[in-house]
Amino acid sequence: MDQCRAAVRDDATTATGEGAPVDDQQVDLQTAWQQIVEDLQPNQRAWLRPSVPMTLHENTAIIAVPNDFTRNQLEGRLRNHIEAALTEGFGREIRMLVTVNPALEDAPIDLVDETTDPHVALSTNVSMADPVAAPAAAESFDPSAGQAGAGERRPSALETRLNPKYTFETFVIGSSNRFPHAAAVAVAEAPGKAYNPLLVYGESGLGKTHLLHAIGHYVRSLYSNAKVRYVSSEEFTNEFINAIRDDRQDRFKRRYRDVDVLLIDDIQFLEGKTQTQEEFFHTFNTLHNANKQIVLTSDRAPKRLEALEDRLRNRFEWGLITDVQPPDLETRIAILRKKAAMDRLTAPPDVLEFIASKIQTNIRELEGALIRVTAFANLNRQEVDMTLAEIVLKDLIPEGGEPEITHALIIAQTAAYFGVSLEDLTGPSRGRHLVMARQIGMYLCRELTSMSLPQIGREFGGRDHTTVMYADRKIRQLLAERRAVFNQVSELTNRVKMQARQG
Ligand SMILES: Nc1ncnc2c1ncn2[C@@H]1O[C@H](COP(=O)(O)OP(=O)(O)OP(=O)(O)O)[C@@H](O)[C@H]1O
Repeated sequence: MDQCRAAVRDDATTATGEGAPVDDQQVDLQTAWQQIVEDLQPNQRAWLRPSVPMTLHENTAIIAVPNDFTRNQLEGRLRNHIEAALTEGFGREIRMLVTVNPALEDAPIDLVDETTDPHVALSTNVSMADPVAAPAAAESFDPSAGQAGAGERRPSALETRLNPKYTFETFVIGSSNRFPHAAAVAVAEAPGKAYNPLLVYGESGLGKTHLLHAIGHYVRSLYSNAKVRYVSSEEFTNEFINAIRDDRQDRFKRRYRDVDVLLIDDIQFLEGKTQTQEEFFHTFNTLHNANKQIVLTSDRAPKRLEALEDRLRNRFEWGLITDVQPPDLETRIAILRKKAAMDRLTAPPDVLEFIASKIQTNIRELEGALIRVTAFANLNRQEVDMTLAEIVLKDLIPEGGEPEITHALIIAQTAAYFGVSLEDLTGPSRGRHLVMARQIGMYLCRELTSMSLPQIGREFGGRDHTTVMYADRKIRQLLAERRAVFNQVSELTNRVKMQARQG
């Protein structure tokens, strides 16, 4: 249970309390649940394995199980034990609610999966009135109304899906991002009034998603009843396709047109998708006509989104277009300092400067390098110093620049390294060895490529982006806790890079 508690506490320190978005709580619950299952007797564990922690809503953890038998076991002799463990883990009293979802009989359970979508989850046999099932309808929203009164109803956290760590407070401002940051703040303070749309573009790992989420948090803190929706354009596309398939276009339209602030990440994925572009065009017009705020991010300037319809590109140019640049050295050092302080990582200033001097173009890699250095020191019970940092970074940054690394290379090398087939690595099987190999492969795709979470999920057998998010977070955590995992990840990273250099 100690590990469970640590996992929960780590995240709780950065969560935003009452309004904490469910994405993160969901991952916490997943971590806590895995630990609870691990701690059980082997015979109890066996039939609890297909259970899935769906969501934590206030003080109720909703657990889905495949059949009545498992539910009876959970609700019977295990209830006290589990509720005590959850209560200890989350530091507050947690009740368990068990729901039966027969689809889980053969669903993969290694990670948070599509089935954790709260809307899907709660359509099963929840046996008591459930507050999550009917999120509060947002009231009308008026930016000019200003600060919300205490105790007013917030829109459902389920609906916003914002990462609690991506706020303006945690965003370091430098010359590379001063302007997009200021524009983002202006838009959040006066949605639909300052610049509409706001479009932020720039290369991978430079903070576009962070800014988008920060806008969402800030709007929600200023206007308690604002409806904020964050979505990647890939998710938008997938939902649109599903809506057509299920003949639920009306619901889809309402979902995206009935919001006050729409935050759309990575619009470059709309390129070439004519029907989705058409739908998005109408969504855009409806929102814009109603003075609702639209914020977009892209990996390129709109004029370079060649496979996007002219009329959409033209709409994007109505508002403000601004770019994020790679940060200068001072900003990189400041980002590392902030990250170290937030995650309570100890590293002396010369080491932070050294890391910042070595990794120049991607903030995600910059953070990854700091985590690797501190994890290595932790595992070896050594102080973080320059010698140690040089050893770790030598592996991370090969002489002669970075070779191009593809997901195909990572998947092939991961399969070979763990001695499993490509089919198994990307397939549904959830043996322990396979799950770990798969999670490490996903983590490396996140670290070494600029692929988005949904893209990685797709390459690993069509898994949901939350599965990739969970894997990434879990491996980061294990890197600092388990020497075997650290060694495996380091060796595999070297192999992938060596192979990439050899072409
Ligand atoms: N200015 C900043 N201050 C603090 N952290 C930052 C800053 N910019 C980026 N980061 C961090 O770097 C990581 C990558 O940022 P983010 O995911 O927002 O990049 P992105 O531009 O959206 O990349 P991609 O296009 O690959 O999705 C995140 O952990 C984010 O918190």
